[in-house]
Amino acid sequence: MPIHALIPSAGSGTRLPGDRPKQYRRVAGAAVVAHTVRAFLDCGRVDTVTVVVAPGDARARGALPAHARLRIAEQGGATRAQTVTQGLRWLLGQGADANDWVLVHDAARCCITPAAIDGLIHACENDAVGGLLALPLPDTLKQERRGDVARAAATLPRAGLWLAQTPQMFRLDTLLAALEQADPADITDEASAIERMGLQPRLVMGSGANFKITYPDDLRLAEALLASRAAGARSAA
Ligand SMILES: Nc1ccn([C@@H]2O[C@H](COP(=O)(O)OP(=O)(O)OP(=O)(O)O)[C@@H](O)[C@H]2O)c(=O)n1
Ligand SMILES: C[C@](O)(CO)[C@H](O)COP(=O)(O)O
Repeated sequence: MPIHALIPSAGSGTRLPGDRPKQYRRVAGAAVVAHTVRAFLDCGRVDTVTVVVAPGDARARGALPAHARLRIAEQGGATRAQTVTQGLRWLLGQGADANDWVLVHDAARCCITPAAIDGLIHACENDAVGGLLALPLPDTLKQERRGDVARAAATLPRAGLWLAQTPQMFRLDTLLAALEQADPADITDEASAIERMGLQPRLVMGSGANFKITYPDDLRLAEALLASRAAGARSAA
């Protein structure tokens, strides 16, 4: 069964101010989105990789390598959910089958590895629903009470709570139907749309290294991690 990667890359990165959206910031010698795409191209199980950018955004073409399995779709929307919905319709228009698997992955999670992608596919390809990489909550969880400063009003139980990551892997038609039924403003990840259909996506153990670049510190962390991986690969060669 063909497997497509769909990489929403049409955000404006308001939490990481700069001269360009975070997916085009340079870390370890390449744009953030280029590192993300490289991991999927290097995963032998992924048949096609589609980066979804805002209409008229030519920056991805400059930032990404030409590759037979890589396509750029100018189908981005106002929210992440709309970008993904329009990207799925575009995939269908390009000849993808409704039953194909789609792995949706944030452009901004640029430290994903081919091994982690492979692990998700292995865990989900025989599952009736699909699933996502996720991480059991590692820290104690506080309920804030806002006043002049934020204060901890209570400590909440964290057993059974996971942090959702990406990739998130679902059948193309199921995911598209789930997103079309939901209000995009309420949907922050694909799994939440699937859950609203009464389905239960599989939680597959992720890694803290698969963090999303959201704030300026994350960019520095990605630089350190990707540069150290590249140095390790050079010394092993
Ligand atoms: N309309 C949007 C909004 C987000 N994204 C993508 O969704 C991923 C995760 O979203 P997030 O980290 O929230 O990115 P931004 O929306 O760009 O950031 P912010 O919320 O700080 O503005 C990113 O790869 C981003 O480019 C997208 O394709 N289309
Ligand atoms: C999809 C996601 O990365 C899972 O954690 C996350 O929900 C994206 O959220 P954001 O608010 O758009 O950063």
